[in-house]
Amino acid sequence: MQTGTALIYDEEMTKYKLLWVDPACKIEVPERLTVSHEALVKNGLVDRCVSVPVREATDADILLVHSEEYLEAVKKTPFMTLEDLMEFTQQYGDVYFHPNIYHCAKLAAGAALQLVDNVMTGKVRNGMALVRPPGHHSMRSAANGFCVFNNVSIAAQYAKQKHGVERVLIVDWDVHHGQGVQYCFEDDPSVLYFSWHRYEHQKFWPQLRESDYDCVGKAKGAGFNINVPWNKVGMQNTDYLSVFFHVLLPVAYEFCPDLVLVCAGFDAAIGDPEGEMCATPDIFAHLTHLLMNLADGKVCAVLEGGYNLTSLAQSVCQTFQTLLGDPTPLPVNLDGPCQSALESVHCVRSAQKPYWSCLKHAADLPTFELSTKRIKVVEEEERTEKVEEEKNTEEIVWPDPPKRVSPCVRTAVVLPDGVDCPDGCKRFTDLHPDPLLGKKLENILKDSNDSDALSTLSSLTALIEKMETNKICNGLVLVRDVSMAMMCVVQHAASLNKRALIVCVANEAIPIDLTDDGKTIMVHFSSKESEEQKGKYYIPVCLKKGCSDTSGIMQAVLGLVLPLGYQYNPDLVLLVRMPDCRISESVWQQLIGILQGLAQEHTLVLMQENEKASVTPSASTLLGNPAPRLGPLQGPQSDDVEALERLRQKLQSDWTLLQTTAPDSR
Ligand SMILES: NCCCNCCCCCS
Ligand SMILES: [Zn+2]
Repeated sequence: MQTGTALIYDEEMTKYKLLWVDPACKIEVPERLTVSHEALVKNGLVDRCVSVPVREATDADILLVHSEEYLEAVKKTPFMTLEDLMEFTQQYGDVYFHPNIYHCAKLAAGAALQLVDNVMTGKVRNGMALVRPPGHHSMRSAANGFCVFNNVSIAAQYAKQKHGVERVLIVDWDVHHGQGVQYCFEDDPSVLYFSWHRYEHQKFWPQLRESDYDCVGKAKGAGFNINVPWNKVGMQNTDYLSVFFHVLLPVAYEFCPDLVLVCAGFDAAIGDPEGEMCATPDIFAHLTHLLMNLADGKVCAVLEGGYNLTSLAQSVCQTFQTLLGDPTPLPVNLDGPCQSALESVHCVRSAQKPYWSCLKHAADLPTFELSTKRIKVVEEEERTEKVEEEKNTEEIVWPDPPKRVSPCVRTAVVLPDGVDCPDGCKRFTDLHPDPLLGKKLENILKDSNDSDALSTLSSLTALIEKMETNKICNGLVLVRDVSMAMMCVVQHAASLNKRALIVCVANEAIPIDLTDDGKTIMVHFSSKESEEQKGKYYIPVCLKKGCSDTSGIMQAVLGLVLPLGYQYNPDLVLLVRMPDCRISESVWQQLIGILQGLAQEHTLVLMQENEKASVTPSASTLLGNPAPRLGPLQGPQSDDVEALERLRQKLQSDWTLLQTTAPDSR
């Protein structure tokens, strides 16, 4: 299994800067790269990465996206006088040239290509290139927004041409709309471009009508361009996650890319003068994690924006730590998305509805949107270029991101004799069994002197304690009686006063009574509608075709289990596979991989001892290897979707991150 995270950085790219006064460009400084790299060094992350050298993009590489006349024009800039450079710069917007910027722009694009080469040839699993000038605003024949060559667009074309990649997903989490990328691929169904961006109803730079949610791509590319406008500033972690759960991830899994490229701009983080958002740097640990089970883990991030040197450095470190496989930090105190974010999610989902089967049941455009569409056209004439006022975002403070320590044992296993311990795992037995355990579990144990049941259960409870004290990251346990073991875990977690999220895949009802204290939440996948109500912390997800229904499970995992799980914020995730369920191995692995974003990756997988064939694949994902791709997903069954929507309607007043539509409050 491929491992290794590439870091691509060269200090040569710090050797250009603004040589004259221009308030619009003064934030794009060389220190952006130096503080990022220094933070990686300070946190010991450089040594953990595979350092890959930059290279200059060739003319042929650059001409994959840009015109010859543009390239020829830029080629002249190294020999220009200061006056010539200023005059040359005038023809473009919000960008500056410098005698060395052409060289650096070739290195920035070449760095992205080096990253693609190393990931596609399997030298590394994933990686990030720290580059400047950024790229996502530059267009075929124009520099723009600090960008000279469109690094990520060139990388996407290069991946298709040189490595035969058929489907590329570009995730642009930068706070600006990468219009250059949109223009490059808007009629290309092999490249799915997703961007969120500060928009404020077209009042924010670059003030383009085509950045709005209804610009979905053209001709064959219709549906392969996704714009999520932020119409207010101050968006928080929960708003970003809401868009991943309810827009990006369902579509990304349906698209099933061979490669994921990230326009990794960190001006979407708190403190940035451009974005003026409130999402904290640790959010990028989660955004990165949520992409890492796509494309067999082939994720290439390329730096775009990020202008607050403190949040930029922290965000870069958070991203690298996740690429390296470190446990994600706890997603604390997530309330629901704000009204404006909810409206954007609602509008995007309805605009994309005709193109994606995972959205075919999405709500139609809210009525207020239909009426205001005309009003906005009227405002167009009134729109005036807002005067550049100094943003005093330098004073904004936020807590340091939490330490993310990898436990010395990543995956512990409790297996019956005769079942080999998978490579990389550590067999676990309880060295100090609790003599009173039989007593404590008598309500669960049918036969309290069943010694090997007792020894398995004592290993199980001891394993949970090792996870809670962060000595072990996650675990895999095979037992004879899965239901009994599950109840033992529930009882033990509650006795430790730990919150447990249980995701149980089965094919019929399971004998469990959840306490109503909210200590435990259970999501139960099955093929039968469970008649009796088992309290608000028991959530039955009914799939007509049962757990063999890949798209049904994925629809529920992405749109219900993830938002619920992130908002519940458990200390432990218990993944239970009942003997008779017919879940496919790769879906099971996706479930394990995706849910590791919760509880600092303290995931406990519980299966029946005859599931020997599933030990290695389950352990592989617990060890941090990407779950296998599921292939392009078909649409889920309509009645399953309707059942899921009824469930969402019922739960979303308690779990507001489940919302996907804005109440028609206008
Ligand atoms: N307040 C300065 C206006 C800057 N406008 C261009 C921003 C380009 C960002 C590239 S990520
Ligand atoms: Zn930006």
